[in-house]
Amino acid sequence: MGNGNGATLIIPPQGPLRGRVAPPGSKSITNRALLLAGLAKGTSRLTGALKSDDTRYMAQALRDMGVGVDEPDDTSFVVHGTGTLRAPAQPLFLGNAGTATRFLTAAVAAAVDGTVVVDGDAHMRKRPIAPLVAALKTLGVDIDAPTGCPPVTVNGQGGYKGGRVEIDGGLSSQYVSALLMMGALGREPTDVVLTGADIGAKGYVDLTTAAMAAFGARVSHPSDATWTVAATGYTAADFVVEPDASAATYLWAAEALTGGAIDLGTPATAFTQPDARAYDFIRLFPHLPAVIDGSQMQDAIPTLAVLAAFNTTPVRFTGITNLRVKECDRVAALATELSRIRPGLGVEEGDDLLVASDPGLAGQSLPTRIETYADHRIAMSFALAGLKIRDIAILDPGCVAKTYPGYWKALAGLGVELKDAT
Ligand SMILES: O=C(O)C1=C[C@@H](OP(=O)(O)O)[C@@H](O)[C@H](O)C1
Ligand SMILES: C=C(OP(=O)(O)O)C(=O)O
Repeated sequence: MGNGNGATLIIPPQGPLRGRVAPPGSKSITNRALLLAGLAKGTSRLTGALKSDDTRYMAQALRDMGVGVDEPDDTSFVVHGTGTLRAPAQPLFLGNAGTATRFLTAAVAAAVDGTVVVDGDAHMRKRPIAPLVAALKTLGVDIDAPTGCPPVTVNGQGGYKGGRVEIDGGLSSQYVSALLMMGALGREPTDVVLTGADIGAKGYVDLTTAAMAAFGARVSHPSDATWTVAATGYTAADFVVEPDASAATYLWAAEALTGGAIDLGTPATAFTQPDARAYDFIRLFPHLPAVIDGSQMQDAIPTLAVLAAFNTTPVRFTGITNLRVKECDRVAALATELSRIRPGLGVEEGDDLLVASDPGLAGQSLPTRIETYADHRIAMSFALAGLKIRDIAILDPGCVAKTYPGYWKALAGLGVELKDAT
């Protein structure tokens, strides 16, 4: 049976998982570096980069706008920018890549002279972009997104003035990052001002300003809610992408769940990405705290939620409202799929997720086919349950290609037996 895209059955390993697995390059950093290199004049070399659906969509969009993007090997991009982007002949198709979609919407508004349609797949067409569109309008950009989600039509004027722009980053920090990266392309400085009390994970904005600095931008951060971006444009650079911290969370959790020792080649403290915070929780397993605030490590919540199922005491996840507008509604997906394993294991309470926790799950046979909703993180996190519970099958296992195409190979390399269960 299955959903037409196959299924993978995970056979729980007999003992601890041991070995060496390096996570791939960071999706977030690769897509920032690709864009900034594409906006710079000259040749930039990105190494340690991620090659996955999300980064291929970004690279292809840049090519469609006249940027040369070569791929000399599996982890490098060589980007030949001209300092401007050409109007593409077709809509930019960006799949379900939130970073590419949000970042390019703002960038094309400043860099393209002509019309650009920014579009994605059926999932992306349900992910909100209205706050970013409204903010760009206040900067004088001619832009429209009739549904509040992609497709977005941008009529670029071949540049933009700069100025002050307000943005609410509550639904997505990517709106803030998009405006910041656009900011360096103004004729005058740009002030990006946060409205609203919350921003998703602020650490992503720090990643943005760090990448911008590497490509010659000057950003100051005079208050918690304000950034000023100088009108410098971007300078080509050689750039090393750090490994993906969100991908690392699955390996850390696999190590914790099996009592193993997995060498990622990078210590947890060396990551600059928000999800590295999850390590401080994973190392407490099986004594995770009663409440975990997920607001500053959102993409790690599926990992932590599945781990919590095997914890000694229940765990409540708070601060995760915006997980509802990711690749799928992750709060609902986690509750539904945990409860598919054992009724009541995951419960939605408002926007919180309560994981009932049951160390006795380990070693049981609980035949379950996990729906993954085209969401790589649901597939990768529930595979962890399969390390402890017999007869867990993951539907549509290929969806991991969004950010970690080598995931199943990595598990197999650690000795996990996988079987086709289509
Ligand atoms: O800026 C980024 O690279 C990202 C920001 C986060 O999204 P939101 O800002 O939409 O919460 C995160 O979930 C996403 O995977 C990557
Ligand atoms: C939310 C995610 O991706 P994006 O927003 O970049 O599509 C993710 O990778 O978990």
